[in-house]
Amino acid sequence: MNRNSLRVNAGLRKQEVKEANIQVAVRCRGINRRDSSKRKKESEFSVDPSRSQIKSLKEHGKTYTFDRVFGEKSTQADIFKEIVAPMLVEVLSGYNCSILAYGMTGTGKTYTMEGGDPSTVPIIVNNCPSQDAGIIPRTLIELFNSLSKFSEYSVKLSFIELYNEQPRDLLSTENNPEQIKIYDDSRKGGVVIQNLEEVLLKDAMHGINILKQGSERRRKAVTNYNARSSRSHCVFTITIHIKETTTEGEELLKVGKFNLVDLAGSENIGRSGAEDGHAKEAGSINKSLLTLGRVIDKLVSDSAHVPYRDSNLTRILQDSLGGRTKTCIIATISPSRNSYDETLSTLEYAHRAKQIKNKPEINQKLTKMVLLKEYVDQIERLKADLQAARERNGIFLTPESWRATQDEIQDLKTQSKDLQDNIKQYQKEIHELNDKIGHMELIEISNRKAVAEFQGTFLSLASGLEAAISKSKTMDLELNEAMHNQLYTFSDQAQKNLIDSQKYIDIGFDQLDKRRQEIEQLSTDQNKAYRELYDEQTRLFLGYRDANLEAQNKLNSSFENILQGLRQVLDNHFSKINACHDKVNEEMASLMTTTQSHVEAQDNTIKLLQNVLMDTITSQQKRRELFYSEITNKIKTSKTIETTTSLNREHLSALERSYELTKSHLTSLEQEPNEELKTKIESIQTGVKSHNELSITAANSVLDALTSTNDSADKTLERLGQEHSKSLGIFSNDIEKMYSDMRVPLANIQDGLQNSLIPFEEMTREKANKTQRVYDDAISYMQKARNEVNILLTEKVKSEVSRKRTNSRVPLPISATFKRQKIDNDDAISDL
Ligand SMILES: Nc1ncnc2c1ncn2[C@@H]1O[C@H](COP(=O)(O)OP(=O)(O)OP(=O)(O)O)[C@@H](O)[C@H]1O
Repeated sequence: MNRNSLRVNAGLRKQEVKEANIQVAVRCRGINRRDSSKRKKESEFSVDPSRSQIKSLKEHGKTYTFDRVFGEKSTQADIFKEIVAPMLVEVLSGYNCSILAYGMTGTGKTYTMEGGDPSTVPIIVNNCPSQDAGIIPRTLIELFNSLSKFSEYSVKLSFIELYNEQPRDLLSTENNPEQIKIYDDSRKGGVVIQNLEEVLLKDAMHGINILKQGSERRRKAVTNYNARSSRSHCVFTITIHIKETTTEGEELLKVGKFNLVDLAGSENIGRSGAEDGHAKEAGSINKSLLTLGRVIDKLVSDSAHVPYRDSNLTRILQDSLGGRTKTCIIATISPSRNSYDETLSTLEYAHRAKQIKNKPEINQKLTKMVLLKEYVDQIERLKADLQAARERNGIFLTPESWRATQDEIQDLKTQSKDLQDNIKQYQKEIHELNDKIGHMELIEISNRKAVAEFQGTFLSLASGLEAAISKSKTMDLELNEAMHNQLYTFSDQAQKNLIDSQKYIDIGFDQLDKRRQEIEQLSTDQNKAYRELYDEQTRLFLGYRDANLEAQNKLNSSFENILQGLRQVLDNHFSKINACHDKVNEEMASLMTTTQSHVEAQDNTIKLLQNVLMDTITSQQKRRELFYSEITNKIKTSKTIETTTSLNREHLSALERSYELTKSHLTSLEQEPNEELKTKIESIQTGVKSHNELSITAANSVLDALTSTNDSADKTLERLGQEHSKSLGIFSNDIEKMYSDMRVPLANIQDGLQNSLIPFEEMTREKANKTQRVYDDAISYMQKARNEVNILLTEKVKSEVSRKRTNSRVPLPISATFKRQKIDNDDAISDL
């Protein structure tokens, strides 16, 4: 173990750098026993890891989008794989990286960074991280796995907590560890933590054990939300040195630093149940987190001054926020409905932090010489310290310690100047506030005065109002009484008016009845005249209709006669044509029979000839076979003779000769019947041919006869058609003539009808005008009568009202009853 001064951003060099936003991930744990014991199970946020979004389900709830969102199903391995492993690669390539866990108490910051409670859950199982192992143990295991490919490397770690703003070394085993000091390095820049122990790690397990021990030393307390609530911020720093050899053979040291920060809970003091000392704790936690919030705000708003110095937490995290470190914030939230406000504030906080831009820079590689020089310097400093301690020669400080003290003094001076500036600023603000209070007091005095005045006015107004109310009540009573009296009088009057109007109406009705009777009489007369006219017209119409019907019937009967004649002519034509057709068919049938019998006779002759031919061939065959057997017998005999006696050989040759002769004779015989047959067939063929020719000639002559019959039938048909169209033309001419003959008498009938209608129309028109005039008279008379009734009624009412008004003490408006009565009267008149 090595007591050292840890430079939070040591070893950086100037280089071209790109800005990069801080990465922000949100982890929402599942409901646990503490949430469910409060029966606050349902969440008011919807967590959507696939879209990296969290949405408040309250009305007008906001949706927050982050770089990554982990839901309750996300495991420790998921967080490591997606967030930590890529950052570890960056650390190994020479970057400084930080991961900060932020959230209210009990939401899983320590669980995420370290894992489950090591006293109950093992961190390592079978040399592998357990399911509950958090970021730090997983990082250590993965780091040593990755480093195994390098020949030389070193891994150091430090572990500090900030409790009530005070830094404390969690690796120190001493009872009274040397006070850790945090100061700004004015020469090299950055923040230095002095007297911090750094442990050189042998392997991952070594680191995990140190984590366990350090974690045990951490301040913890029971809160409403967490049985083992961490009450401090803590920073676990892993520093890695890797030796590299350049192509030129120079040995360089690559440095990377990984800060793993578990912040204290950002809870509300009252709700977390923190009391007494813990309330102070919570206040101090909140103070450093408030400063962290202010730092974030200033960074986001690009402010010139960022108040890193206002808390030790922000001083340590200075390089991770807006500095040259690659940073990721993991905001942890609870799904419990009870924690809605805290969750919302965490989300707001994290969302703001997302906008912070860092300028990550790779650390400068150290040469062996530089490193040696650093170690030599350190040894010299320690030697000098030892010497001074041995000699006990007053206060001895090595130049390095002196410089560190000077830096610290300088830092304190800067802090004191900052504080003085702050005090001045606060005094100015207090002064302004005092002015405002004085001003407010003046306003309050004037307000009080105004209130007193207002009260006076209000009281006098109230008493006046009360008097007015009692007066108005008396008036109301009087008025009511007068109204009742008035109402009764008016109602009597209205009754009287109604009776008068009824009388007038009765008179009007009598007169109207009279007029109605007159009109009815008129209408009866008119109806009678109409009836007479109608009867006369009906009679005329019937006469014309009968005459017309007669003419129509005549026309129809002549039409019928013509059609009858035409039908007869056509029937004659068709019977003639049918007879012709029958004759042709008959002749065709007889021709067919004749031809059939000819063909049958021919067939018989051919069959006969064939039989004769077959008989001849068979007899010929028999004769030849007979002849052959005879010859064969003769040859046999002659051969027998030849073998018995050579003397007979000559006879034999003679026989042979005779055989030859016979043979030629036979051949001639054979040819002879063929010739005969041929001649016979030829003669038969000639006979058949001549017979056929004869038949064809006969058929042709029959066909010719038939064709000529057909032609004559066609001619007859044509003639008949011509005759038919001729008779049709005559017929249509007759009809046309008949129509032209009829046209004049028809026109005369129409004219007669027209002429008879004219006087009738005139008479009707006259009668209609007369009726109209009678109606107009009646209506004007009724109008006049109604107006008269109206005037009479109005005058009567008016005179009654004016008489009433002059008689009554208080002028009153026409009562509602009277108004209604008047409306009823008007309606009755208008109905009339
Ligand atoms: N994702 C999780 N899965 C399982 N258990 C969890 C998870 N997150 C938290 N827990 C459990 O919830 C309890 C509280 O978690 P933890 O101590 O990590 O909260 P915290 O945010 O660090 O609280 P505090 O700020 O008070 O220290 C612990 O018992 C822890 O094991």
